[in-house]
Amino acid sequence: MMLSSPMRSARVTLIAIIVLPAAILKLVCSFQSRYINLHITPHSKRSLRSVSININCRHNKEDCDWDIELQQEAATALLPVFFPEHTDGNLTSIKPITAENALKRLLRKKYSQRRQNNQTNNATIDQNKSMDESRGRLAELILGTSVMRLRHFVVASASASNGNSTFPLPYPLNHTELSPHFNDKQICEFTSCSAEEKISMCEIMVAEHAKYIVSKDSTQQLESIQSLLGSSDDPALILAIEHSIPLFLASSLLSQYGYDTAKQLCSLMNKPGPITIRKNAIQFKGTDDELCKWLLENDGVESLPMKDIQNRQNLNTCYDLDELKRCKGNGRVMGQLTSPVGCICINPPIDGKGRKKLPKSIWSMSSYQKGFFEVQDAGSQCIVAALSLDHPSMSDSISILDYCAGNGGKTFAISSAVFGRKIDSESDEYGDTTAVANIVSHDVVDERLRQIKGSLSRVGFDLDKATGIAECIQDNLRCTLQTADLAELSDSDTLFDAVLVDAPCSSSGVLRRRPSQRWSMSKEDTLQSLPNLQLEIIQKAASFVKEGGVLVYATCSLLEEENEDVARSFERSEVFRNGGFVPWPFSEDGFSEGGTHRGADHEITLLPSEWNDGFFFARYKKG
Ligand SMILES: C[S@@+](CC[C@H](N)C(=O)[O-])C[C@H]1O[C@@H](n2cnc3c(N)ncnc32)[C@H](O)[C@@H]1O
Repeated sequence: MMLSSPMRSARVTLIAIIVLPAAILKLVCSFQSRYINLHITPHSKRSLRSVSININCRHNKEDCDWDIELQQEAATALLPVFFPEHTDGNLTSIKPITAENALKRLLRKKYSQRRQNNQTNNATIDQNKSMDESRGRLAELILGTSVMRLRHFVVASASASNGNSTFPLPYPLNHTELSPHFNDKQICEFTSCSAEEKISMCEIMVAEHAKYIVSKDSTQQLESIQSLLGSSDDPALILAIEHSIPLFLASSLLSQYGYDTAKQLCSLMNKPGPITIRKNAIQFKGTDDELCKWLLENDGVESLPMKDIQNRQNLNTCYDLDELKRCKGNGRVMGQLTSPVGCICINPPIDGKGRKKLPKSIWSMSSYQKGFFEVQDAGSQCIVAALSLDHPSMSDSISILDYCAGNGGKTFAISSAVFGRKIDSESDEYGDTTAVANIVSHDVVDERLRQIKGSLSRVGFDLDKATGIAECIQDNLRCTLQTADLAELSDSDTLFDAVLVDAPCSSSGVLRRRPSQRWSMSKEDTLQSLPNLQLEIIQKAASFVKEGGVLVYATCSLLEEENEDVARSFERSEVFRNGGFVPWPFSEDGFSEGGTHRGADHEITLLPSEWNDGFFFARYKKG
């Protein structure tokens, strides 16, 4: 049975919950910020809407001299990422490794060499220090080159296109992606190029990336793209190459949001995202300001509640607004929504200052270890706020189902929200609490539900191992939290006051957090298979909503096929009509005013910006 050895499973869970995400965040953070300084200069003091961003390398306070050795190491590590080995000529059997894995592999090798050197006392402190420094630079070279592979390939092949050389096309780009402009170029698929051609292509692309990150004006490099594309007037192809995103994604964003917004969205996909935390009301009883003070005094980290930033400056950072103050081309930005309580921005880039580097990893902060907060994007927090658990129509005792709980990001936001509610009930004559909140987390992947259990005690719950039910009692509220598979959910006949469907999706709104994701997206999956699955999931989840209850459908996608189209299909379905569901407008509880350009007041597309990632959510009431 899966839980036969508690020690072993606790260790596995610990690794899965703390070590792996921490390692990935560390990689992503170092990719994002360790050696790169973003200087953001507002063009006008009152608005950050138009900004200049210079990317400089901080090495020796001068432009980086990306030493050849690091570049070669990066190119070798990228070889299996760009040109995976194949044995049977069947392309579908090829499983390339991700850039993140390539980086981990290389670092593991380097650190094991270092351990050996240390053991034989050969390594000096300086050597160890430079090794730590090169770790960040390798991360930037490997992850950055991987993310920018389309652009760098085009620049590299354009600059060498006068000769007779052949360019191997890095996986998973293909000729149809680039045609017709590349048809007459000497490009070979990765299956038919020589090993020398492949490694030399990796080296050129890594060198392009090194140039790209130190260039004061990275648009200069685009001249070579333009020369290659010649007279192309295909804006989708230009967007795709300039920002290095799959062509189908560029085309969809373009047709759904228009050129200006699509360009902003694509550009944000290649820049660091904000670090945002959510106060955990179970473990930290003070206000948001008090938590910020605590963070500064105890962890040396500056922060500001998002609502204060919202009051101080315009959060509509990058989009043109129409006369109704909505983003042109559909969608909203953070400034147009009420910031959730507990949403705190770490090192906020305000008053013209750029975002600072964290003095230490967020996971090692004492406040994190005490469970005072979780790392959670502001948009993700808005989704939980959309459940409106504080709404007068919700009774003091409440039950909530997190139907696609994953490893519990929103489950724990829900548990914090229930302790933040204003409840009228008091303890009864025996001192027992009278209000109850029952939270159930469901997911198809058992491992994710196990990860939730591993986080319970830091968040503030006591897990009864015999029943599998976790409990937290504070003041006049008893909150239980348990996980359930579909059979357990269906057997229990329990219905819920609130059901959240945080559906699996393309992640197109959060691509800057996942360096490799863009190259594993397929058009077919994104625009057909996922929407079918999403509709199936929301229909199933709807069957667990109580009369008078709320249902929220959410994705971290920017694409209408996964968002509005799924919402419309659900609204046309028998489950919707027979279940007595109706759209529940956001204007009704002050969450947000007005509808989107596509007209529906019960749905919000939150566009990615300097302050938040991109999400969609729609909400319904039953009966
Ligand atoms: C976007 S992630 C959820 C993230 C999570 N809510 C959080 O905040 O961290 C989507 C989740 O849906 C789960 N999923 C996929 N298919 C599902 C299904 N048919 N029923 C329930 N969950 C499903 C996936 O395993 C994945 O964990």
